[in-house]
Amino acid sequence: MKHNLTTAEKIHGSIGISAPAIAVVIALGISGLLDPYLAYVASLWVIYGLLGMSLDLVWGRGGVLSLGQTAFYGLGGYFGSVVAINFSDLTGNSLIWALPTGAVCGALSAAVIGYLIFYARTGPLQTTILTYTFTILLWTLSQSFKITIGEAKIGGDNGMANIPGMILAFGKDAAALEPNAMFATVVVISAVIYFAVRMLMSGPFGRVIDCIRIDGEKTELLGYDIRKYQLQNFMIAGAIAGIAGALFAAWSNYLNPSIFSVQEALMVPIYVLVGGAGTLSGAFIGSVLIGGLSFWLGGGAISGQTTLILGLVLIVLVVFLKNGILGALNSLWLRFLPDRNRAVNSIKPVTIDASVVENILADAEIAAGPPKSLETKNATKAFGGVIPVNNVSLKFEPGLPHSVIGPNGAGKSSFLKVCVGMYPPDSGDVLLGGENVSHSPIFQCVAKGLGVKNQKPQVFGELSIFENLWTAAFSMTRDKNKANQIANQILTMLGMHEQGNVEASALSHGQQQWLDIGMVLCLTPRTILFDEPAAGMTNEETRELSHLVRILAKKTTVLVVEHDMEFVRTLEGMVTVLHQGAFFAKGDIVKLRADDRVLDIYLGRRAHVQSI
Ligand SMILES: Nc1ncnc2c1ncn2[C@@H]1O[C@H](COP(=O)(O)OP(=O)(O)OP(=O)(O)O)[C@@H](O)[C@H]1O
Repeated sequence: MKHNLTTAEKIHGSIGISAPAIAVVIALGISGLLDPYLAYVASLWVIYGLLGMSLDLVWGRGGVLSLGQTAFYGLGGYFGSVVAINFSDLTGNSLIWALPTGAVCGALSAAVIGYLIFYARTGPLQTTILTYTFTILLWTLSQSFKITIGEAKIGGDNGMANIPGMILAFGKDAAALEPNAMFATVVVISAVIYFAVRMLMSGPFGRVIDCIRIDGEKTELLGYDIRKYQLQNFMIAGAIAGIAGALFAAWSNYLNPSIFSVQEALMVPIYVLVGGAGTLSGAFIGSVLIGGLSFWLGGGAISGQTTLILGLVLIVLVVFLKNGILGALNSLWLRFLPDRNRAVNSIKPVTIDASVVENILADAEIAAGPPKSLETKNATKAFGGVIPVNNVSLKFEPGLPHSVIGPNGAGKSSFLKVCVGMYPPDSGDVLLGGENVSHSPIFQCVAKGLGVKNQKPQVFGELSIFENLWTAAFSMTRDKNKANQIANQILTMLGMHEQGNVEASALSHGQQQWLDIGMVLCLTPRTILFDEPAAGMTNEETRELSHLVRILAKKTTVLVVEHDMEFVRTLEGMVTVLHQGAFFAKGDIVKLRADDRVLDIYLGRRAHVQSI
């Protein structure tokens, strides 16, 4: 998914994977040498690191601050222990019962909470409050919850005792691991989970989760079912928290409701912040650092001041290292690498090569079928007293570009949003290729062949230009190599082949417009909607854009919402005028220019008319 990396960048990338591997080898190497008590305590730091990493998945990567990770952790711990208490005797080994149960329990409880959060589209603050409330609810309930399940006794405030320790061996004589072996086991389990998660998050799944964090709406406009991805990510994180909970229960042989407490819940984001959000391994650094520091302070090095000093250290770390320890190290390292965004200065002007676009269109036709018409039948959308789309019936077909014009506030953008599914119509229908998509979610409309570019350029600023294009292409092909091929083709057409690794945020407004248009083309759409695509472009760029739209319109349905009359004129297509949300007139631009009624509503006075 990376585009022509330099050697220095390759080394930088490989440190990201080799450093955690070295840390694991060192941890295993010293596991037998540690003082048993330190090994016992350090096992807990690693378990907390695993819990922190689960939060980093949903927060650092997914952009959702959940205070519910300890809820999934606690539930995983309780249920994993109930199963382990009842079934460990059958096998000797306790972990094969506790860990899968903890994972399933964490994932299922995360599925319930995640469904509420993502499918009800709660905002970020509500999400944090909801997850926090869920944890507090469990804390309260668990204090008076008493039940006996087989041999397991959940005793409310008194907790649950007799939880089997970490037993790896099988058979009747299998015994719980000693602290040093327990530390090594926890390290191995956490490392396996960490590297598996890392692999997942460095592939397409992680890329989509990153895109959702940066701009959820755009990710959906690329055809990704963002709620499904968010829910899956939340469930994976819930499963990991559940495993961490089951490990914790086996570590302590005892659980009580304090596992759901506020203090526990608030420590997890601190591990992530200290280590570096979004890094996955940062949570382990945070938990080991905080755990190690409190161990050292509590051990009498600076007696009496432990909490105060720990608190101060945390404040200093969080305030001065905004991106955490790993984030700071990464920034330091990047200073020694050549600035990859410098190449932005040598981007060539876009030159549309008709034969390249025609090839792309021919490939698109093979992959995605013939172009599709777009039709609205009596479509209406109101916001209170404002009716930006009022009983509009229009049909757009391939052959010539279609433009929708009208004065400010005429409802052009709203009409486009109704067509895309961003504003589901209150009444009337939207048909794509004859199929009713009035109430289809945006991602489904895109999957059915709609490509949309909104008024403001929407690019994923933290990703490279190539990654932006690749993500769009992958949405349709679901094939990494094919996506590479399409993204490279469009990259070259945009004159950005040498700049594939430049971050999209480094591009100028006009260049971002082009990148956004390129992303739409990567979707191989059968119907294209552009909202003011020429905004922010130079005259030369606008000319190339007009050229592109005319070529596209021969083989696809293209609808352009525009303010710029000169640009509309160059498109040489059909023009529809909207006024106060309703259809007003239709024809070619020459005819409309001669229509006094249009000029009156569009320009207000005739003096202006002659100037266009
Ligand atoms: N989500 C919304 N909630 C409330 N009112 C809205 C919403 N979206 C659009 N409107 C209103 O609908 C009317 C039409 O807006 P719209 O942006 O569609 O017009 P436009 O023709 O695209 O205007 P412009 O050329 O200035 O972009 C405006 O009065 C706007 O305030």
